[in-house]
Amino acid sequence: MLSAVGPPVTVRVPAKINLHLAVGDLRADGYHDLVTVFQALNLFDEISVVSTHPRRGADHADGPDVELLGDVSEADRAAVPLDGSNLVWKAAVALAEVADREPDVRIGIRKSIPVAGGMAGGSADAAGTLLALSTLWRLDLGREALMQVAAQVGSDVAFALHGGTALGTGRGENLVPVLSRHTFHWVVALSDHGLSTPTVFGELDRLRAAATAESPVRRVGDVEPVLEAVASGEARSLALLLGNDLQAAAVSLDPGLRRTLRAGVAAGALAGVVSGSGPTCVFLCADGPDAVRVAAELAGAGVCRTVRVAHGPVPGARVTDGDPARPPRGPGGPPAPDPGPNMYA
Ligand SMILES: C[C@](O)(CO)[C@H](O)COP(=O)(O)OP(=O)(O)OC[C@H]1O[C@@H](n2ccc(N)nc2=O)[C@H](O)[C@@H]1O
Ligand SMILES: Nc1ncnc2c1ncn2[C@@H]1O[C@H](COP(=O)(O)OP(=O)(O)OP(=O)(O)O)[C@@H](O)[C@H]1O
Repeated sequence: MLSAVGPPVTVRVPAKINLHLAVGDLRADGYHDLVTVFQALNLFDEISVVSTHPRRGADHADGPDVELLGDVSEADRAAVPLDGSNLVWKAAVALAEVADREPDVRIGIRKSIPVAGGMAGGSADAAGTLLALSTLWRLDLGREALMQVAAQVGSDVAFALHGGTALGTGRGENLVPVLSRHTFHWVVALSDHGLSTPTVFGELDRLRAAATAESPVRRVGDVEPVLEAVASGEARSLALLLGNDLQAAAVSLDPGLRRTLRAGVAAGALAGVVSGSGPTCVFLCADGPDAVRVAAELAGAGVCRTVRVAHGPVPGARVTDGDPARPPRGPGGPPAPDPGPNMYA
């Protein structure tokens, strides 16, 4: 392991859910056009970056060192690659190219967002890396340029920078902020296994190709009422409108999700939906105390690995420590861990 030079920069970055996910037909480039409403929840991964100067030899010059930090489960250790297929590596290499420098850094990932859970954990880590490195390297890229690098790394990366609630189109990378002054309360049901995003999109294509007039694959409705419900802050209105075209595909690959979705509503949630490509299911609750009650009952129902209570919207990626432009924390410094300015909300 190479020795670190200088203090680390740490960024905290949220998971996302899709309140509405309309999937179009397969495009020539292998992607599907989406119309989606993202919401960032207070379930965070943390990314720390540190320089590993002096420059490494040519054999190391192609990428950063990547490590997992904290208590890492066996499953996460097996599932999260530490090589060029990790999205943080891709993000570091993409940003280094733009900045015309070597990605001579060590990137630590502290995971709380479920791996392969449909909550864009890898994309969140990539977004965290982009913000952390642009801070470490004191790049003055501007929001648009960083968003462009994000979109190049993955469809969900731009939203993890942005946070809040946003309407996503294209592959999901074209974002427009959605007015949402109200907090929604969620119960998140985590599965003990993941689902592969391309496999779920492929399953939807297969189901649609096999559909008949008698047994069509239903599509979600228009997005406008969802935006109105978000703006109104009325959980009961939003609950009627939650929808995800990938849900049928996720349930087809993992039929146990049907039980999970039923159990959440039986436990008192207003509605439940598969998050993104699944298998995580999210349940909208009337308020915070209700979410705690639903979570306790769902945890006892034996239909998922674990449950979390969460709320949204929350801001996107934020520097929490080590910003050279801000005074250090600790004795003499500011008392509380101020999450710092959110450049992207
Ligand atoms: C399902 C969602 O989470 C909804 O927000 C996202 O669309 C997934 O975004 P992501 O994980 O960042 O996906 P990417 O890494 O860009 O793409 C992974 C794979 O998912 C499929 N994919 C992804 C996004 C999209 N709009 N259409 C697709 O068909 C493609 O097979 C692609 O090769
Ligand atoms: N930093 C990372 N964290 C987790 N998985 C990663 C990371 N980088 C690459 N991967 C790989 O990507 C796969 C999907 O990971 P991720 O946790 O982002 O899925 P997801 O939440 O379902 O994604 P999305 O919601 O964007 O479709 C993992 O199985 C793993 O092999």
